[in-house]
Amino acid sequence: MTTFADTTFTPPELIRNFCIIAHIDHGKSTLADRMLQLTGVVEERAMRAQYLDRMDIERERGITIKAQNVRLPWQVDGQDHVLHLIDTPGHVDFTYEVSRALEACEGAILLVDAAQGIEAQTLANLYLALDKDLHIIPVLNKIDLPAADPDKYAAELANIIGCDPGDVLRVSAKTGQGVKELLDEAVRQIPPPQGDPDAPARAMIFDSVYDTYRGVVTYIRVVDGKITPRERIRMMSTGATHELLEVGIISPEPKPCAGLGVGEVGYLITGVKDVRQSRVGDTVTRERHGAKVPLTGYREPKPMVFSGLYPLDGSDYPELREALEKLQLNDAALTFEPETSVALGFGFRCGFLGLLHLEITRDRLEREFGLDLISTAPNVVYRVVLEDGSEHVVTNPSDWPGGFKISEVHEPLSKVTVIAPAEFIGAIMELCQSKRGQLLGMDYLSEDRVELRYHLPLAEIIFDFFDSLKSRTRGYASLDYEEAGTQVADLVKVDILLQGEPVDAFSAIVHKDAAYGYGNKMASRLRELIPRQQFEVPIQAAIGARIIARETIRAMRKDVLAKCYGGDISRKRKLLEKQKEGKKRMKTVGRVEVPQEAFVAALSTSEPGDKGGKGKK
Ligand SMILES: Nc1nc2c(ncn2[C@@H]2O[C@H](COP(=O)(O)OP(=O)(O)OP(=O)(O)O)[C@@H](O)[C@H]2O)c(=O)[nH]1
Repeated sequence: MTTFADTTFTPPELIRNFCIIAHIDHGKSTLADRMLQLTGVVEERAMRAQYLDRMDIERERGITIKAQNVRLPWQVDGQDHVLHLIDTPGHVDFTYEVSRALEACEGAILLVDAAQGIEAQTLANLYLALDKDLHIIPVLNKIDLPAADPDKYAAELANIIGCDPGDVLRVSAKTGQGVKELLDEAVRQIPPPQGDPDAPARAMIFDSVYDTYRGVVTYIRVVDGKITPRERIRMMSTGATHELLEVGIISPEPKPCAGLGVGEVGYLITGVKDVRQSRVGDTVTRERHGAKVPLTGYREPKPMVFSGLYPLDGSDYPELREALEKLQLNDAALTFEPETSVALGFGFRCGFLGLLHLEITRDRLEREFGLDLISTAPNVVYRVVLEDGSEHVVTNPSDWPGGFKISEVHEPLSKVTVIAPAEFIGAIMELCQSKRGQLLGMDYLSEDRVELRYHLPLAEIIFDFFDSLKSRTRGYASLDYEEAGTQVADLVKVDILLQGEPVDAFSAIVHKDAAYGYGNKMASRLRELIPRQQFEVPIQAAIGARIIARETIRAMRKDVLAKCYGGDISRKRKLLEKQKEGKKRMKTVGRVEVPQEAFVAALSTSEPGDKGGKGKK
């Protein structure tokens, strides 16, 4: 079979661009691996599990964070074709990246686990793909599993897509069964790319990654014209121009080529050092005789969830800054700015696309940069309108305009989809109601499985919603959420005071009805964690000047020398030295000395979850 590795400008009618969309763990990476093997792109002995997931952390968590793409040769009816498989991230936090990757395709393989059926992200991704008018090939995976029920789930899929259950392909990505036939069908069913080869060049960036040696590697799909090396290109959203150092294809390692034509997918290297100069969704054109109109839909990545990150050891602050700067080279959506906290010292206020993005970032900081971190409870972005008409954007409880008359607070809202066995409907509804949810609709996917749609404040989801959902449904529910505008809500800022002094790291913006609960919980937790002082310490929770909860740490006289009867002066000195050492790690709030560990412990139990363990949604 001819390999197309070095050929350029493949005629569009021989190209098929497609992606695999699936709920997490339904086998997307395994199927991609099988395709690499079957098309001969990766030799058997070089094959390693999940070839396309490059980052270690991806492989460990088993999730795909960054899209990768690969060119596969495939022959159907004696005709050589070029398939571009575009790997999409599956998680809600990266919906924008998913939608860009879909834009680079004409078809999508909708992969569903034959033992589980459709899940929340199957639907979310399917709707995105239909929105882009992609041809959908429905496929059931894992048919080798004893628990597989392909007939039931073929009917479910056919029902959602509106096709015949007989059209749903059945494969096992693990054994390879049915994968050849799937590749054949991809060539037969997916339409070839359309585009004008003589028009000014336009290519869409659907991914860009930072490589330590080569700078930013930008993945593009050419829509019109062609992109050739050694010309200057322009990024249409910013107008910035760059020298093209290399153009190439991935098969499965990068290979330089003489250019990319209509419908082709490949990469560019320009020597820029920061992915924010080469952003997903942007259009690339030539500097001279370039296109005038960009391809549609570029959007700035917008952080939705904020959290303070502090080094446990204050002297690590410069390392934390450096690490964040390095991560930002590869993550256009990550934002950070310095902040200080009475309780935690110097740190950074960081913005993330969502909770998983936060967890991954913290994981990488700890693992790749060896930092020990404490993160404050995450919060969303609020828009506060004062009675004088002025508006404030609040990404940090400490920015809350206290002391002013507030007329309205707007909070971000999400549209949430939950799919679960029907027996859990009651439990799910109860949970959503307790989180200020509004039922939008409910549908049965099959006799015993339902889809529930809710409007929920994003702030309620980013706390412990997913964990509560899982425990109430014994792990059977799946969840997906998307932005759905904002709503006016009755929100207040609750401060926690030690001896009348607010402890900034514990302030939170919560719904009025939840304020007492939050105040009581934090006050009693701190009472247990803070050691007794030589005087009485009141712990209070307050909304503005109004105290809503109070606990007291009773006074205790701590005399370190009490144990030291006898007159051994050197022993006395040693004990006093030790006390001084201990004091260094104390933070002083007002007159109260609190060991940093107490703050850390109080915060970590209010975090969304233990670190590292719950990436999957
Ligand atoms: N028995 C069986 N197991 C499979 C099959 N395909 C995938 N798996 C297993 O299912 C699990 C998830 O597969 P992945 O390929 O990592 O799933 P994914 O959809 O890529 O997951 P993300 O990258 O996290 O979105 C792995 O343990 C695979 O070994 C199959 O056909 N049969």
